[in-house]
Amino acid sequence: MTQPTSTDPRRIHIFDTTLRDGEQSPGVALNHAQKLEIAHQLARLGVDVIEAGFPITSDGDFECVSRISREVRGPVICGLARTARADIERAAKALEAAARSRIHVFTSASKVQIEHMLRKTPEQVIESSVQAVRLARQYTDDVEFSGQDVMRADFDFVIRLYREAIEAGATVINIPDTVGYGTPQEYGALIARVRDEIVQGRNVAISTHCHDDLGMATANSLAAVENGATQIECTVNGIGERAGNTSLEEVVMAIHTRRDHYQAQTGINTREINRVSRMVSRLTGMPVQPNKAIVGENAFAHESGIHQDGVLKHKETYEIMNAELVGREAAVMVMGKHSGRAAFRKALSDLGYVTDGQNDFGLNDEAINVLFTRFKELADRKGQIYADDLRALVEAGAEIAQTFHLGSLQVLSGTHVTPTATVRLETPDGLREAASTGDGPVAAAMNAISQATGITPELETYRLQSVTRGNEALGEVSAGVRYGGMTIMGIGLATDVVEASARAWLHAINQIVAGAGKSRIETETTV
Ligand SMILES: CC(=O)SCCNC(=O)CCNC(=O)[C@H](O)C(C)(C)COP(=O)(O)OP(=O)(O)OC[C@H]1O[C@@H](n2cnc3c(N)ncnc32)[C@H](O)[C@@H]1OP(=O)(O)O
Ligand SMILES: CC(C)C(=O)C(=O)O
Ligand SMILES: [Mg+2]
Repeated sequence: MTQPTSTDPRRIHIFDTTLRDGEQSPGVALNHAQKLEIAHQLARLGVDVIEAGFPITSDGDFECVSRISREVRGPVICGLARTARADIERAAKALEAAARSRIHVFTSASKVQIEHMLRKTPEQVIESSVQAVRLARQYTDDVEFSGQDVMRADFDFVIRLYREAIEAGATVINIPDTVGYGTPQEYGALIARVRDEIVQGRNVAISTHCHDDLGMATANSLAAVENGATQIECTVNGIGERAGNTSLEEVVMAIHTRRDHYQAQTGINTREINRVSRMVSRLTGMPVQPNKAIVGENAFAHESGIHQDGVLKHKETYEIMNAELVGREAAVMVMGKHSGRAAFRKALSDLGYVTDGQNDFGLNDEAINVLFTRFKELADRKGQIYADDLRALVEAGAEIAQTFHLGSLQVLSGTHVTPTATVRLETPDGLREAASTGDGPVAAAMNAISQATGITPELETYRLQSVTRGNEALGEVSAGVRYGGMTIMGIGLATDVVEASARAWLHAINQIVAGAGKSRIETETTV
């Protein structure tokens, strides 16, 4: 076996407690099958330890830990226990079938918890902890010891408590900031003190267990790593009691991405991260916030033009890790009101509309500029623009050659008024305005446009469909009109159906004016 050298990165063990502390999230209760499914995925992910449950809690939890012990291979399987004999014996029984087992004994370290919750003296806490660790060691060589709430405890007491636990046989000492109170500097300093005063020279691992009440769980865990911790306790998606625990994906990717800084590595197969995140979210019913680091919907998405342009030119301008590294698809460009021309052109190219500047759709630079203006108008109203929106924009693109542009449209309609529309059209010769009534708002808009342009085709067919997703979905109107012996199809798109109809009508009129562009005209068939 090769011996590690002083320059080898330190190995940080990942202790996953999604099934124990994660399940303590309000409203979450996983059944056996669900826990087993997650445990198998955690093993594929490569975690070092799975805290499978707290066996004294219920027969169900006991059964579940037993089943995971029997069926999941790879990680150490751990069960939680208070310092009570019954808890330790129950945990030991549940872990019997595990290839490698750990009993995790915990007490309280802070004055407030010792006095008011345990109702013991500090000396009694030390005594019961020592007894508990010794008892646990009768069942397994791997015993972890925790004193809850260390960051609000007297640090001299913490040192005494953990020293006694080590003497009693604890092989891992876990330093829980149970209520997420510590700052990275304070927590890091305590870990350094534990390392220097009681762990140095012994075969005992220091572990971190942080909660996110002040949003500092990840920073605190990493500060612990900088100061000698070699195990991080964490949960997938950071779920857990109150504001949750340190999130697994964040610490793993921080250590991976900043290995230059931490000089450390985990055994995690990072490509499984996204899968386990989605699984835990689905089974617990806890959605992941879109801006959540690593696993949030937006974590690898770029929306603003300057960022998109940078990423298209060179990914590293705005990306510190590859999406593929955590099992996600390559970073996506979200098209919206902040997007610029570079991303717009790339999106059209991905959809096959632009190849080297020009293709069958005739999208040269000028055409793209016209479409880009329409895209911005649409994005202002609709927010996110999907691929279908872009397709629809391009396919209604005969507006590119339009003589008449819709400047504005105002429609008055209701149950007791005659529908009336006023349009303002921009033309190469200046503005044209007209107002008209109709049977409904759509007819009024079409009549007003006909008046302004002086062209009144006959409406033959009219079809309205929603072409995109979202609350403000785009409506596409196809208006088949007859004029001068020809049938012409006008297409209009807008989030408002009256506006989409007006645009379709105007689109048809523009084709008539332009001499009826071939691609959108079907000549009359003679029977
Ligand atoms: C920080 C953490 O995440 S700790 C883990 C928290 N997880 C859970 O509590 C989930 C599972 N818990 C349960 O199902 C129940 O609380 C049980 C089965 C453990 C205990 O249930 P009950 O016997 O009804 O006790 P209850 O929950 O009301 O109170 C907890 C008792 O444990 C004691 N206790 C708390 N921590 C410890 C400890 N580390 N060691 C010994 N006793 C402890 C309390 O002092 C209290 O004792 P008391 O009843 O003599 O006052
Ligand atoms: C059981 C212990 C380690 C715990 O979850 C905490 O203190 O937060
Ligand atoms: Mg906890």
